[in-house]
Amino acid sequence: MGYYFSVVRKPLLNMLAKTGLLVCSNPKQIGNIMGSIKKEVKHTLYIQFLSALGDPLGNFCPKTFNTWPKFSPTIYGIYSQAATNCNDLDVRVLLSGLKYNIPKIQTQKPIDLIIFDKPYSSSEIDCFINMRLQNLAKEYNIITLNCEEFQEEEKEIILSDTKVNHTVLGGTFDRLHLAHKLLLSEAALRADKTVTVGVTEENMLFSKTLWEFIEDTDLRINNVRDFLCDICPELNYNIVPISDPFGPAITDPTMELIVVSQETFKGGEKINLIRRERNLPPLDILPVELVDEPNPNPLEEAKISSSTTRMRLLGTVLKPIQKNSNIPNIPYVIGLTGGIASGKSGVTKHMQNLGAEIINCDLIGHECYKPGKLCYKELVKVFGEQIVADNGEIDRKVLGTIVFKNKDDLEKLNNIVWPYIAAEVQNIIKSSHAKVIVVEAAVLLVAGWQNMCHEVWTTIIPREEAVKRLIERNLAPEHANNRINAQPNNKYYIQHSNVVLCSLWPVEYTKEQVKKAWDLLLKRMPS
Ligand SMILES: CC(=O)SCCNC(=O)CCNC(=O)[C@H](O)C(C)(C)COP(=O)(O)OP(=O)(O)OC[C@H]1O[C@@H](n2cnc3c(N)ncnc32)[C@H](O)[C@@H]1OP(=O)(O)O
Repeated sequence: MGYYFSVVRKPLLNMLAKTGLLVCSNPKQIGNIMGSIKKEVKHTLYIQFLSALGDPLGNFCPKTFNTWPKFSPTIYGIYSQAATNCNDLDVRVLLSGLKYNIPKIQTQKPIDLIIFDKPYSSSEIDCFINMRLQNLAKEYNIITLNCEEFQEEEKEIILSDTKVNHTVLGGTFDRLHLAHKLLLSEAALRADKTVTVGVTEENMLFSKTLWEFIEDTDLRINNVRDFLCDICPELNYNIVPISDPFGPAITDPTMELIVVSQETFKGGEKINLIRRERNLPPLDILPVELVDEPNPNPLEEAKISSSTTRMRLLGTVLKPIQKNSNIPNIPYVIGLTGGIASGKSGVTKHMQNLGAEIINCDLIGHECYKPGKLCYKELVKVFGEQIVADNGEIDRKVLGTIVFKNKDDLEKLNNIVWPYIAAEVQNIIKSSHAKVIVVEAAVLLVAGWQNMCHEVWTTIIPREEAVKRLIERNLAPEHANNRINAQPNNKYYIQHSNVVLCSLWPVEYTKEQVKKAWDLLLKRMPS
């Protein structure tokens, strides 16, 4: 298999194109050319395919307006090849030209690179650009690939050739990926008039891996709409939030076909059961094959999934880092926070092994409880002799039971102890020679100590896992819950953190996340 680029016009000073359009005569070879295209296009790659017979450009609309579903396997093939070869590009296979006799290619984003997968004459290319492209950037490039004849075995996909007026599908659609696009494309390909999409609201997300990372419902709805309007603007789209697994699919008599993944086929059957009970016509169920994740690690799913995308965000910068001009550049201070039992100590251990100095605020705090220490007298004055143990020290277990069930008492304790801990932390930082210091503090954000840090990192775990871990540490369930309730929830931590880590999986995976976060940190730290 060989190819070369030719006919490059109006060169854009070697800049990567933001948006490319691949004019594709042979969808089977897309996998082979994606690698090269990826090097030329930064964000979005539209794909307009010509008739399988390779119509000349001037006549690109295939004469198959009555048999759109026949394009299903081709669309599946393109998205699954894109999954293997350029997962990070926003690939969009345009449907309008396949469904309707539309002379223009409309795209929401202006095209600044046109890629032809075989050579055409200059006049054919000029004619195509002038007659067909509606949203061309002011400056654009043209690339012609010259591929050797290549025929790949086509994966046999058996799909019904149903097409109807109104199709429906549902899902979370977090960080729209190629498998979502495939489902949405099927719904758009088979609908003559309307596509309804149910997008799950937050109440349906809690069982999902790292659900707190899932984009807001409005954003997911917008992304679905943006994609559908781009690939086939001729249809009506009804994109609605749903708070149960059925949404409008069990009430709307006009719906005729539901697109499901192989995994959600049962959900389609359940919808039909309910429709029958309500005397509504059942829906045709169209299952779409799952798209394989090209390089899953052992903890990731074999199919392309948003959970994998979310897991891969761990350790990366999620919230841009603002320069903190109140503190010197060196030592570089990471504030490590996170809920109770979320795995902060494990993370600090890994970071220490990688070269960071660790300041453990719990331990500094515990010093206050020894007789003779600065806060001791005040604490006994506020909470009474009941908190003093037989050895004269303050009994943290007793104090903890008091403060974690009463917000006012916790605030009183914090007001006494935090200034002492903060001063101690600053002293240690001042006299340190380390390049990176990790300040481990469970309630760093509540105390406002991000001011002392360059970055905030957080460890999270699901609430149930935190309760389980605390019970294993001999805490009664009631006390475990009181302690968790005394702290912000994971969403709050994520919103206010630059980097997030999660210790839900085997320790090796936490270690991998920390290593990834550390390597990225070294790259962005001021030298
Ligand atoms: C700003 C900071 O984060 S400083 C570090 C946290 N320390 C403080 O805030 C000082 C006040 N707290 C304390 O002195 C102690 O936690 C006590 C006396 C209340 C309880 O002592 P102990 O029973 O020994 O518990 P310990 O100190 O190990 O803390 C247990 C958990 O309570 C949580 N916790 C501690 N202080 C607080 C607080 N002020 N508010 C909410 N949760 C807290 C933490 O999650 C901690 O576990 P973690 O470090 O694994 O996340």
